[in-house]
Amino acid sequence: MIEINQLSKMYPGGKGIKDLSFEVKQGEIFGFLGPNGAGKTTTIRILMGFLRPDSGAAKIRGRDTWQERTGLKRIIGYLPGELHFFDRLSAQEILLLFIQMHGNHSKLKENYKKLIKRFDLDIRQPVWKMSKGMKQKLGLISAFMLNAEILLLDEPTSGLDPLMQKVFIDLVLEEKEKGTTVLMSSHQFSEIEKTCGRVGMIREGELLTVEDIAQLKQIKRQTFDIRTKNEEAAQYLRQSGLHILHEEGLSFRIETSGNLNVLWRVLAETQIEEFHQQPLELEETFMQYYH
Ligand SMILES: Nc1ncnc2c1ncn2[C@@H]1O[C@H](COP(=O)(O)OP(=O)(O)OP(=O)(O)O)[C@@H](O)[C@H]1O
Repeated sequence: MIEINQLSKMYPGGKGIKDLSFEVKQGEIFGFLGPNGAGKTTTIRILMGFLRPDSGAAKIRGRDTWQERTGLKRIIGYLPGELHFFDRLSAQEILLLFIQMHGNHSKLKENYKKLIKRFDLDIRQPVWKMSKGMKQKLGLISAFMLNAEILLLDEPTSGLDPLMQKVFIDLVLEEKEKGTTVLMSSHQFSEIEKTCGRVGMIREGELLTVEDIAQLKQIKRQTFDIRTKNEEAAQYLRQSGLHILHEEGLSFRIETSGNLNVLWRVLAETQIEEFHQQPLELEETFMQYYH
């Protein structure tokens, strides 16, 4: 659905993106992670047809994002990284204007009403009186209300409180159900983990890796806290071949990497009082790319 092929765009200062290639399949939720200044916004702006690449190509549904920028905007819901709305208009006026621009369909009005409820946005306020989070909600509502085939979201939860972050995650998961293709940049590992199928890591304008989240979860080290019932069981556990990170009395912290067979065998054969799986630290995996 989205194809980026050897895409480069250099700004006069020598920064930008270099030889970027990746693909987002139809119906996929793709995360775009990377430190500040990595090139995420530049890539998204090229996809929106706001910037012309120096070389390479970006295509959406096989159509060049620069040559066909006007037509493509009809099928894209876009949330910019920096929001600029007309200051004097209220949220309601802005959203109704967007609806008019998109053909005034009754379905859009229905969506808009549902979304303002879910984001709990006071639509009477003029933009100049709005907080950062309120403007972000307005931006998200304008992107989500269009029933677009594709959503391009640049740091969608920036400025949102945790409750609203949850609303956002639920909305993305609903879009996934509908088959919408989503590309979103983020600094929030947790929202990427909860929503995305794959994630691309970018740094200094170059793509470092594309990872499959489900696969990452499988191969990732996992830690478990186990308390045995008695010393005999503890002794069994010590000799089981499991990798013990830490022990104190009858309590153990165990680490496994991928294959859980030994752990399950030991658990079945030993008397265990308590068993607790630590949450997966996917963030750690991603963090290594930031250095
Ligand atoms: N108009 C411009 N002129 C010159 N340099 C620019 C321009 N826009 C962006 N850059 C530079 O290009 C690089 C990539 O910027 P970009 O905004 O794409 O990064 P980003 O990954 O979206 O960052 P962030 O996470 O901070 O939003 C940065 O070094 C930035 O300073």
